[in-house]
Amino acid sequence: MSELWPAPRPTDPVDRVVSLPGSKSLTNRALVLAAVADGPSVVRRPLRSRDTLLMAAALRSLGTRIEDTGGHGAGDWLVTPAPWDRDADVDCGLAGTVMRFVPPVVGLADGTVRFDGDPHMRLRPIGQMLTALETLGVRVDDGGRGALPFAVRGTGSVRGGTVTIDASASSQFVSALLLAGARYDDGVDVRHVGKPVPSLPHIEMTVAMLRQHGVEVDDGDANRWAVAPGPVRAVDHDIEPDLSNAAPFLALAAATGGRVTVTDWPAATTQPGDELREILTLMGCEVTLADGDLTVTGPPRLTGVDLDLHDVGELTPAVAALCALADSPSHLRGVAHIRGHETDRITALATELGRLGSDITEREDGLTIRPAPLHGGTFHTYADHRMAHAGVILGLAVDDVLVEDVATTSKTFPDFAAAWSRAVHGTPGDLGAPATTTAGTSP
Ligand SMILES: O=C(O)C1=C[C@@H](OP(=O)(O)O)[C@@H](O)[C@H](O)C1
Ligand SMILES: C=C(OP(=O)(O)O)C(=O)O
Repeated sequence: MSELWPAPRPTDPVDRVVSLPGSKSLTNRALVLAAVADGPSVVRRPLRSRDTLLMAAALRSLGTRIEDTGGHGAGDWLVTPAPWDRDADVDCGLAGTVMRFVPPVVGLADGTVRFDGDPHMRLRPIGQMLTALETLGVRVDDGGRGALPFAVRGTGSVRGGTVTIDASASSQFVSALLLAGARYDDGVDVRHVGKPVPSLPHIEMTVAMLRQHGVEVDDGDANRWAVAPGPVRAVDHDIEPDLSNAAPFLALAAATGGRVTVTDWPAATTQPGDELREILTLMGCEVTLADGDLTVTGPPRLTGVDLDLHDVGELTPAVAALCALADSPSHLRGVAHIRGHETDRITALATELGRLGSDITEREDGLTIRPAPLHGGTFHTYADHRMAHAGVILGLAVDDVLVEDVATTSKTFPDFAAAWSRAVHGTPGDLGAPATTTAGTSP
């Protein structure tokens, strides 16, 4: 059994200012686009966590140079494209962005690239995307499994063209094809058929970043995205803080009736975490965004919510934990696809919240959560960073919650446990500084 971590519980309502590390989704898109661009570019304030280090390692193994520049504390990344002229092995870990974003660009390499990852990664959906790649002219060897491990045999160029795909399992299938498409001979024209594509803001993020790189994208019709062939201009990116990882920190205010300010909250963003402003307002919090500071003040009692989280599925674990603390019922809907995330998050949340006393019902596409007295115990995390977030949120209001393997948060957040302890207990530091002191820089 992995280590059990006693989730810190504050004695009083908190009053904190926190600065968060960069966005996983923005960092990994910036790295891929920089690697296929027509010159060197800088990724400023990148997230340095397991998912982004795996992405950097994958691109380096192909030949791309990614160097620390020393800018902004831990260092910006200078990315210099180079010919991909070798065989390589890519470790996807448990990163959906690595498993989905790298194979389509690897079709452009001159060499065989083998992909594998953590045990659970072999269960996460990828088959439809591999089939789409074959349609576009990329040779894939997956032994008929439609899953990891597989190899992409790059020939230096990809024909591209029109492809139909069922992307209802993951928006990342679409993002992945679009990120590579400009470098395909005929570009790419992706048409989705099937149940609705989840996480549309993440596709909008992909389209917005492609346009920043001078790539022409037509997204005028629903369920269709067309990328024109052409160069990907080198562009420097400033990475925004990870707004989905803001969820537990804002929940700290919501669950304790306290106040938390997250600094550098973008005025406009494609990150789905921005939806937390609306969700927390519905739960009874006061939410203000002024001069780049997002401040959430928690209510005396949280209100349950009826929410379709289809577009923002990655917020479900944190929202479900808050719902378990609310004094009226909640219905979380539209997230069948999160059964294919780091773990089956619907079953995992029903099991673990239920274990600590929550009156929770699992449905095919979501959860129903009714008020019930909660108690301490072990909260299993299934190697899922966001399950750990759910566990620590519960621990804000319930004594003796033991979070299993809190280190799994390193997927998208370096040193989460230390940052969380500082935020809960108010010890000055670079995260979770008391409101009277200046927040530090992101790690
Ligand atoms: O493109 C991305 O960066 C992401 C897309 C979403 O994936 P799904 O569409 O598979 O939910 C999201 O949940 C994931 O955390 C990040
Ligand atoms: C679903 C997630 O990650 P991934 O990028 O591995 O799909 C997530 O971070 O919630």
